[in-house]
Amino acid sequence: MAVDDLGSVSRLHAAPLTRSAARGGQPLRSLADVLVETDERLQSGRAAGARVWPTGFDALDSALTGGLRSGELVLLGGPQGLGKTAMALQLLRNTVAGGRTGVLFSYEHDAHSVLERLLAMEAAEAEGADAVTLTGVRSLFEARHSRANTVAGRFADATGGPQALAAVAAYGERLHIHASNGRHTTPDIIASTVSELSARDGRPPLVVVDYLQKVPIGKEGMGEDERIATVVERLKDLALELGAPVVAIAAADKGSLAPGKRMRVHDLRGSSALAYESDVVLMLNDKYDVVAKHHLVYHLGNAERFRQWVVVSIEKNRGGIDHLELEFQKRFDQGRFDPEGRVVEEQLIEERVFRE
Ligand SMILES: Nc1ncnc2c1ncn2[C@@H]1O[C@H](COP(=O)(O)OP(=O)(O)OP(=O)(O)O)[C@@H](O)[C@H]1O
Repeated sequence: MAVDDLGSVSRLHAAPLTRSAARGGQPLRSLADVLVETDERLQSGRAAGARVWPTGFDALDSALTGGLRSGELVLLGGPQGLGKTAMALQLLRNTVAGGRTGVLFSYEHDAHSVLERLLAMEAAEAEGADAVTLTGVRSLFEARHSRANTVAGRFADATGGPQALAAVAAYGERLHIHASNGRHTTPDIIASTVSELSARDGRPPLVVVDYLQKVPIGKEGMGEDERIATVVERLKDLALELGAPVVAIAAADKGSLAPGKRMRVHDLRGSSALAYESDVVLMLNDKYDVVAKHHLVYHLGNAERFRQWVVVSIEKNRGGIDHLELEFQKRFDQGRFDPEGRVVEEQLIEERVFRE
C-alpha cells in the first residue's frame, strides 16, 4: 500500500475504526489496534513515529537523521576529562532552550556547579570568545568582598553575564537537577522521579544520568558487571516507558585509561551489557590520541591543532548509520563544545602507536 493511500486509515473501511479491548499501553495488542492508534495520532496533529529530539550539535544531528529518538538509550563514553559531562549538559541545555523539559541525575557535580557551567555556556552563546569564562563565573560567585550581593549585581558588568542570566531564567523552570548519590539513587528512584516530573509537566523530559556506573541497585552481593547490566536494562526500560531518550554517561575501565589509546565501547565498565542494551553509542576521544601518525609526522603544527578537538565516534546507531567519526572543537574554558562540528577528514587508528 502506498503511503499516500494511508491519508486516513478510516477511508479503507466501511465502518469507522474502533479499538478492540487492547488499548495503548497494554503489552499485548493487535497490529490493527496499533494502526488505529497511529491514525488517531495523525488526525489529532501529533507525530506518529518516534519523536526526534535534536541534540543541537549540527554534525551529530545530521548523522543521526535529526537527533535522538524517544525510547532510545544513548551512551556517552570516553576517557576522564574529555568533556562527557560538558557535552551532556550542553545537550540538556539545547533541549530545554528549544522548549522541551529535561532532568539531570547528577552523581558527580552539585547543582550550583551545574548552574555555573550553564551560565558560562550561555555567556559564550551570547558573546562568543569575549564572554566571561567558567573560571570567571566561579570567581563572580566566590568573591567575598564584592559590593553586589545579588546574582544580577555580580553579573551586571561581566561580558555576556546579563544575557546568560536571562537565558537561564527563561528555561530554568524546565531544567531539573537531581542531587543523586551512589548509595540511594537507584533506578527505582530515577524512574519515580521522572514519572512525577512527566505527570507534572504533561510531557516527558530528556533524562541524563551522570554517570551510569554510579547508579546503585540496592541489592547485596551483586558483582559489578551484573549490577551495571541491571542498571542498563532498567534505563532502557525507562526510555521506552517514558517515550523520551535517556542519555547515560559511561566511565571507562581503569585498565583502558592508558595514554595514547583509543577508547572503544568495549573498554567501558560492564561493556557487554552496555553495548547490547543501548541504541546509540557515542565514544569521545582526544583527536591527538587517535589520529594516524602520518598526520603528525609530516605536519608538526597539527599536534597542537588536534589537541583542540574531540572525536565523537558513533560506534552504534540502531536506527541509522554508524561507524561515523565526527569532531567538535573544545571550548572547555566556556564549559562547552563548539556546537557545529564536522566529519573527521584525517585517517584515525585503532590504537595510537606514535607518541612524541
Ligand atoms: N574553568 C575551566 N577552564 C578550563 N577547562 C576546564 C575548566 N573546568 C573544567 N575544565 C576542563 O573541562 C574538561 C571537561 O570537563 P567534564 O567534566 O565535562 O569532563 P568529563 O569527561 O565529564 O570528565 P570526568 O570523567 O572527570 O567527569 C576537563 O578536562 C576539565 O579539566
